[in-house]
Amino acid sequence: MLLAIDCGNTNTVFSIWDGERFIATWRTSTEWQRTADQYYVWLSTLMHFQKIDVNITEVIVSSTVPRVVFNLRVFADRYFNTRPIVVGKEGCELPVEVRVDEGTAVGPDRLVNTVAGYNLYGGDLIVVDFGTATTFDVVDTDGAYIGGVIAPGVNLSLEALHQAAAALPHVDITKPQNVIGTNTVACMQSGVFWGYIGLIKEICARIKAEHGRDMKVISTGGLAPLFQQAEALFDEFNDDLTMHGLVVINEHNRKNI
Ligand SMILES: Nc1ncnc2c1ncn2[C@@H]1O[C@H](COP(=O)(O)OP(=O)(O)O)[C@@H](O)[C@H]1O
Ligand SMILES: CC(C)(COP(=O)(O)O)[C@@H](O)C(=O)NCCC(=O)O
Ligand SMILES: [K+]
Repeated sequence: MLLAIDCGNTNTVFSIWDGERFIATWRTSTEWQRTADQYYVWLSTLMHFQKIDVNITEVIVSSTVPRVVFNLRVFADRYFNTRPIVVGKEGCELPVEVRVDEGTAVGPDRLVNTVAGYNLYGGDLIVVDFGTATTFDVVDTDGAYIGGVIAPGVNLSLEALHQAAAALPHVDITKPQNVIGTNTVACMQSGVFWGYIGLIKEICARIKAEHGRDMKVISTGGLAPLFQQAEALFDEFNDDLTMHGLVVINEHNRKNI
């Protein structure tokens, strides 16, 4: 069975794939100091609690945080006796091309999203991923990753206001009733929420114009439905997109071995 690990700058998600579906998914905060033994204590406790008694034989990792990879490699080796595939590292082939400036280290999450998007929806895509940063990944007709956009994440934007301005509180994102806020919190939520609606619309329109072909817009990440509530911005929402991409890349590489 496959353990797929998607490590973002804020959270790390572990999913077990039984060959047909994900039988369990768990999330922990990303901390590069966490050791292989700590991962195992955490994971085995949750598996035991949910009565998931499976034999993990393959591990695949995508990490936007380079420092966590070492301990995840030790974790796979020590507890599952397997060498993990690490996206973007030696020994991991992608089923799609990457056409960007030479020397560019594309975030592995973006490559995984590209593979998943192409596999599920075909070419000519914009994949919007709401994470610590909001990324727009452009997938060409043949499935190649050809670049995109990196914007500050929704929570990061709100947090930046709070950090930089003494009188601005910590605020959670929500869809405000009105654009004109009548208190500080509503003003901040309006700025980020409606500003983000504008950002998504403008960036997608400009990508489509630059690409010169019809494109589907696919969204992933917990905050996508919140924005979709206000306007039809995305053609599809898929919360498991990154995990699906990890499964596809794992199969591609295991076949090649
Ligand atoms: N459904 C949701 N509602 C509100 N906030 C969310 C939701 N899903 C994720 N977040 C927040 O969005 C931010 C990015 O989270 P995550 O997608 O885990 O990022 P990353 O992949 O970069 O680690 C975090 O601050 C997280 O708490
Ligand atoms: C843009 C990102 C920080 C997004 O990471 P996330 O929000 O998923 O934690 C990550 O994809 C990254 O570090 N990229 C490297 C630069 C690039 O993709 O061009
Ligand atoms: K992201």
